[in-house]
Amino acid sequence: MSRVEVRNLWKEYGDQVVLERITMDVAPHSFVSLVGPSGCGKSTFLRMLLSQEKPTRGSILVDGQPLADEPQPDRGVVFQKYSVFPHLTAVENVALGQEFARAPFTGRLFGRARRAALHEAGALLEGVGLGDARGKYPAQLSGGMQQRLAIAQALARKPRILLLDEPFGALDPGIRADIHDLMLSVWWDTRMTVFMVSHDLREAFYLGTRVVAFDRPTEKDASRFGARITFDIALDPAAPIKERLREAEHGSATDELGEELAAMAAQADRDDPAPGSTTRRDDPASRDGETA
Ligand SMILES: Nc1ncnc2c1ncn2[C@@H]1O[C@H](COP(=O)(O)OP(=O)(O)OP(=O)(O)O)[C@@H](O)[C@H]1O
Repeated sequence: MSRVEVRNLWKEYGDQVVLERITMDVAPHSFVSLVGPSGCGKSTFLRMLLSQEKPTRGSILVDGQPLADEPQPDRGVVFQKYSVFPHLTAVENVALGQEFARAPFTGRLFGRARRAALHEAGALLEGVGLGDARGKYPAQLSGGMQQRLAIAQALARKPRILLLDEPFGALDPGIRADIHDLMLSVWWDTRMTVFMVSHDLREAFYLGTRVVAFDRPTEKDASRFGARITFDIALDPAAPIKERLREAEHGSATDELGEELAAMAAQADRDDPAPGSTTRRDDPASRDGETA
C-alpha cells in the first residue's frame, strides 16, 4: 500500500514529446485505470513507474521518496503477453521470484529454503485458482490460466505497487470477468496500489477507483506536444458500474468520451436492469457467500 505522487512529469524521445505536465497524487490502495488513444504514452508512463525509463523532467515519489533508479521488488508488473519460463512448471515459475530475491546471483535455492519457496508459491497458486495446475508447464495452460499464473508470479515478490499493462486484453469475455473478480479480491487482500492500462473503458470503470485519461491536443502542430491528462475522476467503488459510468459521463472533458460513456451506461442498463448485480465485489463483506 503506497502513496504515489507524480509531479510535472515529462517524457521525450529525441524531438518527440510523448507526455507532458503529468501531475497526480494517488492515495494508497487506489486502483487507477489509465486510458487513452493508442500511442499516447500509457505504457511509457508505466515504464517510468517501474523505473525502466527515466522521466525527462519532473519526478515520481513513492511514500514521499524518489523512485529507485532500477526496478525493485516493491513494484510488480503483469503484461498482456505472458512471459514465463517454458521449461519451468507453474509452481517453479512462481517460486523463481523468491529464489532470485534470496539468491540474486544464481537464482537457485536448495534444501529447506527451496521447499519453503515452493510451499509459498503453491499457496499463491491456490489463491489464484491454480492449485491443481502447480505441476503443469505454461504450454499446458489456457490463456486465462496463464494470466492467473502471471498474477501469482507478480504477487510472489509482495509488491506494494502493481502495474498492469493491458493484462486481460487477450482473454475471452467470460474468462475476463472471472479474472476481474480475482483481481479485485487480490487488490483488496494485499492492499496494493494498482495502475492498470486498458483499452476497454468498461473494464477501466469496473475495476478502477480512479480513471485517468491521457490525450494529445488536436491542433495542427500537435506533434510538438505530448499527451496530458484530459480526464481524472475518482469513483465510488461501491456504486454499480452504470452509476459510475454516468458519474464519469457528467465529468467528462470531451464530447467524444462523454458519448462513449453514455452509450456504455445505457448498455449497462440493458445488461443489468436490476441495480446492484454489477456492483464491484471488492470488499470481504460483499464477497461473503460467493462461490469460488
Ligand atoms: N523507447 C522508445 N524510443 C522512442 N520512442 C518510443 C519509445 N517507447 C515509446 N516510444 C514512443 O512513445 C509513444 C508512446 O508509446 P506508448 O507505447 O507509451 O503508448 P501507449 O499509449 O501505451 O500505446 P498503446 O495503447 O498502443 O499500447 C509512441 O509514439 C512510441 O512510438
